Amino acid sequence: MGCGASKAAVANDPLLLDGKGSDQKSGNGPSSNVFGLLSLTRGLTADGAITVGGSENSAGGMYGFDGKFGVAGGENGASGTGGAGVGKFGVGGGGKNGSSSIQPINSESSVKVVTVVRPLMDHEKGCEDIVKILPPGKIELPKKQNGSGTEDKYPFEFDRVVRVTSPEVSKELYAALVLPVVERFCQGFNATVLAYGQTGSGKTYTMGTSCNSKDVLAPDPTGVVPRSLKVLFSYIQIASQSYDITLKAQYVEIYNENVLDLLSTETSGKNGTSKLDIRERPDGDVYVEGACEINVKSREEVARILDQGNTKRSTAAHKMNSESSRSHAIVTLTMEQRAKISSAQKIPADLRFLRSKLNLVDLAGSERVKDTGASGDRFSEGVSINKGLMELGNVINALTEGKKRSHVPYRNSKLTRLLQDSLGGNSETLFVACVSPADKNHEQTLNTLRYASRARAIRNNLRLNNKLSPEEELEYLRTLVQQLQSENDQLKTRLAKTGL
Ligand SMILES: Nc1ncnc2c1ncn2[C@@H]1O[C@H](COP(=O)(O)OP(=O)(O)OP(=O)(O)O)[C@@H](O)[C@H]1O
Repeated sequence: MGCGASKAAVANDPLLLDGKGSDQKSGNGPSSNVFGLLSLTRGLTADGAITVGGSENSAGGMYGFDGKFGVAGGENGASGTGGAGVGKFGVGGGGKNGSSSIQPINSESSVKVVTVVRPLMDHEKGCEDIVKILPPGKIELPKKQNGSGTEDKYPFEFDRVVRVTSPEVSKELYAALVLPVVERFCQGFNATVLAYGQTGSGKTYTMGTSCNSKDVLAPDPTGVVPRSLKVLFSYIQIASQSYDITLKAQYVEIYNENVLDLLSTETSGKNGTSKLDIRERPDGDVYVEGACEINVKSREEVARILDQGNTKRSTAAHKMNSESSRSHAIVTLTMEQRAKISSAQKIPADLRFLRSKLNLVDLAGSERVKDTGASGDRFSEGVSINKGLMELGNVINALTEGKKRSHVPYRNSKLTRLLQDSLGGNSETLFVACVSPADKNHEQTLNTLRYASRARAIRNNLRLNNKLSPEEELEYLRTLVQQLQSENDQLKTRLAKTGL
């Protein structure tokens, strides 16, 4: 199969940051502390507002490259993800008094959920905005006039609820919730951001999946994918001082229960894509067999790949969205970080090799097929979309019913199989529930909030992916020994010259 690989260009993204938040106290400035770099991209003020660009106390990070290590803590460090109103903090810990012990994390992590409420759109003119947001993280929907429930409202609580009324708000949302997920990815953990919601509720807008190169490369991009890429390449630029890093991108869609490669240059199949199978590696990692994985070295390269994939993605107009995604789209970035021989001695053995995967998922919208006015192909697409989402719901139910059900039906659909790690597996996962505020969408909004509420009860088992295969380990150690021998020889020669 041909892949649309393009020539590598050297990463040259300006850093996002102004350096204001560097850890001056410990002497670990941004250039010496890669995770500190990530921490600098945000700081929360006491009232919960977010300032992008760093905060006084946000430095730290998992470890620095000057040989001093600090993990999960520090003066104001926190290893958790961003909540509102907790004051300024850094992520990844470390900082002023970093400890000397490294504890790779194998921990339980709950799925985080943010609800994004978009504005009323033109086609909702005359509708009432029925969504009530109560900070922090609470949202209420009224009971429908003719509803049969006994409550007069339906209350929900999430990690955060945001009305995305401007690009500024979406940037804040990104800084508070998406950035911690990207940080996890950089630290060697699997991570997922997944957008769910009714058709036309703003999933593609929030994810930025359909953005073109220009949007991705904008100095201040909006959307989860473009912003993640910006931070990621800033991280890579710094971390490359100590690690050899390879980043690969893959872009697939699940359309009518078929997995299609949006980066394939094949010309057969639907839109020039052939059907692929999902397989599982012995370590439990689920992957798409034969999908193009393209080495990328800059945001420009990823932008080109997204452009290429988006021209193939299945979209179509229907009554509720003029450009509706008819498939689930999954952008997957896989990163391998190997400590450079020159830095290996300064980096704990557990962190010399890191392999991680970031899934950015824009699901097709749940829909009541009659509301979309669909017929023919559009109708069967709608049926298939709803079936995939129903299976996703079944997986979520099974995972949150605890011990009552031991079988989780991941294999009932391609979507759930591919998201096996993200839900109940080895991944830091952010579930983005997108909703419309319009009264006419009451039932769908309620369904989305119920779905999201159940997803929030899922517990994932996060573990650092730092294991080399025995062959890789041997190869690495061989190179290390060679390097040390050569350094030793050089020192001996120098000593001999000085006559000591
Ligand atoms: N926060 C927002 N601010 C302004 N416009 C928005 C916002 N969110 C969504 N929109 C607009 O609403 C429309 C529908 O959004 P979008 O295509 O992202 O929905 P979707 O959930 O991906 O739909 P589908 O499931 O049908 O693909 C688009 O025109 C989009 O530009």
